[in-house]
Amino acid sequence: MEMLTLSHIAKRFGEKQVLRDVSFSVPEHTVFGFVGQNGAGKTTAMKLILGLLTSDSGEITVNGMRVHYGNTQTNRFVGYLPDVPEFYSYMTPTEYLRFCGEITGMPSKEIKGRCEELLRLVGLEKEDRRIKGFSRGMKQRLGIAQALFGRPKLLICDEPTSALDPAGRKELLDILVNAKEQTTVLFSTHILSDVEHICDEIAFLHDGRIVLQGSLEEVRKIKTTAAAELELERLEDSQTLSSVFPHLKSIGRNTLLLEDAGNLPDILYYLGDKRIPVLRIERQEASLEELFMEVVGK
Ligand SMILES: Nc1ncnc2c1ncn2[C@@H]1O[C@H](COP(=O)(O)OP(=O)(O)OP(=O)(O)O)[C@@H](O)[C@H]1O
Repeated sequence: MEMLTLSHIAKRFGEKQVLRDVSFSVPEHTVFGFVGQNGAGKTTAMKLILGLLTSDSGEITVNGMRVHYGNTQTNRFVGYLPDVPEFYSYMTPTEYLRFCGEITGMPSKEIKGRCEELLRLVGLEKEDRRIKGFSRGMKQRLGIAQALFGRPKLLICDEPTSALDPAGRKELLDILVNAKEQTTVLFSTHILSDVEHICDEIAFLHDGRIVLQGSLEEVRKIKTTAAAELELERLEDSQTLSSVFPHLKSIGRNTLLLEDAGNLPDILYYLGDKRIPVLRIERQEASLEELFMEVVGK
């Protein structure tokens, strides 16, 4: 089942048409990467999903229910981590989560168990310092715990990793992957390696439209040219080969890169004809960055 669908969403701010025609859907229990450059309109789309902005056209549903601008009922199913989460910094993480639980009207016995469970999930169970002493990564992790408090069916995170160092990013990405057992995760980012590490599906937003969408496997098939690496046994052979085929690039002592693997048959024929020993021929998977550049025509 689809946990979230956006159909033909358009949104303009004054003269600026931010979203032109955005459609995508997020299947249940997946980690979905919502990718776009700075200013592409990711936060705007998230605010529309949360009913915090009104769209000019189109329809959004969460868990099968239509989102309405204002106090939308669909937010009962949604947890949200904004790009810069705010806390009462004089509280400890336990005090803060307990406070969140009290606001929701959860019985206090249940609150205690839920706080412990969530602090374990985000690796803050032993942390009794006040939030004001927390690193950015710790604040993001606490923000995820807070967003998951009400057992949402959909967790929306706005650029959760963009301000973190590599270790903090890894911790956060691991938490998002673990969270998909209990919820569906939509997270926005412009860091393509994060997407490659954890996403089941992705959508690329560019120029107000989704220009690429699907599982990583599906989107990788879109790249029209694939590269191949060729490792030869002898250095002199690799030098000869690159003089005969000038489009081969040397990327190591005996290793050559062929940017368009479509030219491989000619090279293989030459290698066989000259009886040149080969150690390795490997087709390379396109990186998401290459795919994105190809799709947006850069
Ligand atoms: N309330 C608003 N009024 C006018 N323009 C806005 C408003 N909100 C966003 N914008 C503009 O819409 C565009 C998209 O902004 P948005 O914050 O959605 O992008 P984003 O993809 O989340 O980017 P970033 O990664 O930089 O946060 C930007 O040009 C921004 O200046």
